[in-house]
Amino acid sequence: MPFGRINTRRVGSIRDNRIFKLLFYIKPYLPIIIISVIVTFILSLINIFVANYMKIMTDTVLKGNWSDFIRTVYFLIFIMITGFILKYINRYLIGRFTSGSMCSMRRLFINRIFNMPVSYLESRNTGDIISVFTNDMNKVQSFLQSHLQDLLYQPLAFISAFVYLFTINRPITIISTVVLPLVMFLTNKITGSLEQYAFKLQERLGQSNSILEDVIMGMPIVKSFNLQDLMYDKYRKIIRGVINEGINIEKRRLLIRIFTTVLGLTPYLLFAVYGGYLSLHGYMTAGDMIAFLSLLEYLYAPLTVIPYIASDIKVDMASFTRLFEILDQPVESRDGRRFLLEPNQPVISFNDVYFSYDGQNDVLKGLSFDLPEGHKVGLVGESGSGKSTIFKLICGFYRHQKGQVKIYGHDISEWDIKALRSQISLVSQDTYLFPCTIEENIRYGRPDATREEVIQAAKLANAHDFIVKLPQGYDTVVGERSTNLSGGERQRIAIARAILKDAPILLLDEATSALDSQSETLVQQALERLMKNRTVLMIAHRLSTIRNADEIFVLRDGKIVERGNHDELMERGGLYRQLYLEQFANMPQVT
Ligand SMILES: Nc1ncnc2c1ncn2[C@@H]1O[C@H](COP(=O)(O)OP(=O)(O)OP(=O)(O)O)[C@@H](O)[C@H]1O
Repeated sequence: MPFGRINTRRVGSIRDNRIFKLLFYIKPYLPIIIISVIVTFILSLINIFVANYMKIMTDTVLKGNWSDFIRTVYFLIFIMITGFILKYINRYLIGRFTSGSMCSMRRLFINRIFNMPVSYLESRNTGDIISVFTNDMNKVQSFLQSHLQDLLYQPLAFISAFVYLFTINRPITIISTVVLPLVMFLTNKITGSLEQYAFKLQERLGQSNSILEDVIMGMPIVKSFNLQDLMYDKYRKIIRGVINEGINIEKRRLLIRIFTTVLGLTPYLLFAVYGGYLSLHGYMTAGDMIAFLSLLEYLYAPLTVIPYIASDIKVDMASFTRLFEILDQPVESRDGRRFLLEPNQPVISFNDVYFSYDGQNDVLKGLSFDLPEGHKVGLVGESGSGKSTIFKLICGFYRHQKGQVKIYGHDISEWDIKALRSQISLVSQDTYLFPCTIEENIRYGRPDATREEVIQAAKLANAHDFIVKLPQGYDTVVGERSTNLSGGERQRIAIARAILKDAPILLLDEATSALDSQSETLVQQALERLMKNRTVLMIAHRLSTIRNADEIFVLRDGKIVERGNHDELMERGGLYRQLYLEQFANMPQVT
């Protein structure tokens, strides 16, 4: 496939020229567009032929040469039919080129998103990324569909008309094109700020997408807090911005239209005066006059079309910038290797690790610990102390700035990122289920698993019983955010997925949302089965859940300030004991 062969890393050398860069991405389809441009050029030559035969026809009729006249008519019909066929072939070629190229671009975009570091995606607004994929991609499509073709064809059409007219009458041709430098100069002036407006317009479209996404995702909050008016106001302001930028663009387009209309008439006026004079004095035949008049249009059309194309391309360029901003992001490296755990090696080890999200404020400050095989360690600490950040480093979502994060004794940078993640099951507190059947959702743990294996995993996760009671059982499609399932049920499906994956390392971010006691018992049982024979790092919000952990790390401000098992930490009387007592102060029944 064309996409598979594209090596985007080589694009850097032509980084500054966005059109060349785009062409590079779609280079497998370029032969089609080149053929199409050749066909278009032939079509423009046909126009010249038609004008030429009109001239001959007029001259032969005036001379009374009937047989030459009939022969010319036959030629004319033949050429016109050829032009007609070529026109349709050309449309087909452009259609193929555009749809093939867009398919390629879209695949490339999605592939980029899949292979991008999580750190980049977390830093971008989802709505804006979707807007690049939709709105900006549409601009790329219109560029490929018509602007690119025009960009290649119009200069050719102009040159061919110019050359032909020049052979007929040099002075008139030159006089007719005196306006050209003025057209170029004014076009450049008027379109100067278009790209800037177009960029702002696309940015605002991205923002409006984001608001829409926020509103849909957070509808229960929006409604319960009666935020409809506030959100609507926010959206209106952004849309007003979209309209303003759109008006700015259209104003400039209108200016272009006015000046091209005025300037476009100039060649005709000049020709009418000077051509009339030449004709009256016998320097030009009537046929020449007709050929000239019909060909002037081809000389004039590029002059009027080029400013439009220039303005459209400026608008497209803003979208190219936004698109390449994403396509140029470095992807996760796949240069590393897969490693096996050697005897006496810790499964996970952090050695004096420092990490910050913004490159300034350290979130982890010299963190060190080893996790031997099969150990179950609880991570506790106040909100923002860095617990989830540890998970993100282990999964290779972010890279630490100092120290070493090792899995099976090898630094994360040595690992092939896919191989690394195949060793880890991440069960996070916000259980995301994909909008497909329950069976598929579980099977995402191991895509080649059989239905029996899926069912077995669901049984171990205490999910089977509630699944079979659903109207379509395992074939039930869960809602986009699985609103048709309870919190406990969603968690058990996520646990079944992790059981099926059967990875040796389990990172468990315990759900903070309270479940009823029956559901909690089912989830707890499922988790215990999942944890069996695995090395587990578990973020615990309810400290009762890690009482039996081999060790507990107490984090404060990015550092481990206490470690030991529950009894040892309680006895020490430090932060853990304080957190524990605080948590249970008002719940004497939970000890
Ligand atoms: N993607 C991010 N970009 C910038 N800062 C972040 C990001 N994620 C977390 N942080 C910051 O890093 C710090 C540690 O966050 P982290 O999520 O690791 O804490 P936590 O201990 O897991 O908190 P909680 O118990 O509330 O989930 C916090 O100050 C947080 O604001």
